[in-house]
Amino acid sequence: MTTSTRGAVKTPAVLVLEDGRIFRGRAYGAVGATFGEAVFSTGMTGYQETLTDPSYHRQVVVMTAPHVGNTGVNDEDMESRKIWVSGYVVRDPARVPSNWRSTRTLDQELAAQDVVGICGIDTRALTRHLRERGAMRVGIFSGDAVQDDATLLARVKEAPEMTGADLSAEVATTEAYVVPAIGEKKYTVAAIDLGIKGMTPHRMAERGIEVHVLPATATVEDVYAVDPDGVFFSNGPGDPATADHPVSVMRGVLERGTPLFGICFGNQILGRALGFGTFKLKYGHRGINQPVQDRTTGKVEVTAHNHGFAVDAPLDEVSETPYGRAEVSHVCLNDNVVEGLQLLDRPAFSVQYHPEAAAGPHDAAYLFDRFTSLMSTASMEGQRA
Ligand SMILES: NC(=O)CC[C@H](N)C(=O)O
Repeated sequence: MTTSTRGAVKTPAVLVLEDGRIFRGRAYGAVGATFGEAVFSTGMTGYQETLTDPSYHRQVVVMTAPHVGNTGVNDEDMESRKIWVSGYVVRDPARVPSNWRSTRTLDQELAAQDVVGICGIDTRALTRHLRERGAMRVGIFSGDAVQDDATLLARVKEAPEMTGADLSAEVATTEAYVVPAIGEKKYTVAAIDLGIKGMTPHRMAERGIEVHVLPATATVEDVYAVDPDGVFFSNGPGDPATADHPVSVMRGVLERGTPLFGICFGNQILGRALGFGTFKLKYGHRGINQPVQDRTTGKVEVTAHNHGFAVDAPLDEVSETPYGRAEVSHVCLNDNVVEGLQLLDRPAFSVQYHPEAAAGPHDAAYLFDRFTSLMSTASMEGQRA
C-alpha cells in the first residue's frame, strides 16, 4: 500500500493570483513553479478524466470538492496520453487512496508527470474569489521557486493570457489514426482533433462508426480523402476566436452538406462558421452537474462542462446564415449561455458541453445517436438520388 505523505507534501507552497491575492499551503505533486489561468471545477468525481482532458491545457484547475485523490490513479480512465492541466489545487488530499483499480496515488502521478500543485489551502475562498473577480492568471510556487511576494506577482503578470491563445496544435495528434468500429461497421467519420478526449471516438465506435482522427491542420481535401459519411469537430483548449483554420474547413463541409457534429470547441467553431461571435465568460462552466435544456424536446439533462468561452447567438429567434437557418438548440439553465446550435436546412449541429462525459453523467449520450441518424438519413437520400 502506498500513501501520498511523501516529503513534498510538507514543502511550503504559495499560490499567487494576478490581482495580488495570495494563498499559502503545501506542495502537492511536483515541486517547482507553474503558471496558467485559474479556473474551478465543481466535479465531485472524475479527477483523472479532468486532469487528462486536453482542453485544460494552460489552466490551473481548482477543485471545489474538498477531498481529492480518494480513488488513486488507474491505467484505464485517462482521456489522453498525459495530464494537461498546468497546475492543480486541492484542499485536502487523500492520505490513503482506496480503489480496486488504483495502482498509484494522485500525488505520485502529478509528481511523475511534473505537474506542480498545491494543497492545504481554502479552496472555497479561492473559488468565491474567482467567481467574483473572474478567471485570471495564477502562479504556484514551491521549493526553490518561492521568492518574495512582489517578485512572484511580477512573474504571474508576465505569463500569457487565455484570451487570444491558439493552443490546439500544441495538444492535437500530428498523425492521422483510425479508431475502428465496435461490431459491424456502419459509417465512416472524419474527426478533426483540436484536443480530442479518448471517450469521444469510443462513443462513436460503440455505434458502428469507424473514426478517422485527423490532425488540427487537416484540410477539406484531407477530410474528404477518407470518404466520410459524417464530419466531427472536437473539443480543445484556447480561444475560439483564433481558430480560423478549423472554421474555414468547417465552412467547406457545410457547403457540401455532409452531416456534421461538433463538441465544445467544435460548437464554438460552428458558431463562427455561421457568422456568430464568441466571447469569454467571466469564470466559465466546469464540472459534471450543469443543467442544460434541449429546446428541441424540452427535456432537461444534467451534463459535464468545461468551457471558458461561449457563442454569442440570439436565444429566441431563428438566424439567417450563409448555410441556411440556424437556431440555438440547447441552453444552460444556470445562466442562459448558448449550449448548442443546429441548422434547420442542413444536417449540422453541435453542443458546448460533453455528451461523451466520462466519468458521466450520461444524460446527453443521445446526441451521438442524433449524429448517427443524420448520417443514416443522408445515406438514404443518397440512395434515392
Ligand atoms: N472543452 C473545450 O472544448 C473548451 C473550448 C474552449 N477552449 C473554451 O474554453 O471555451
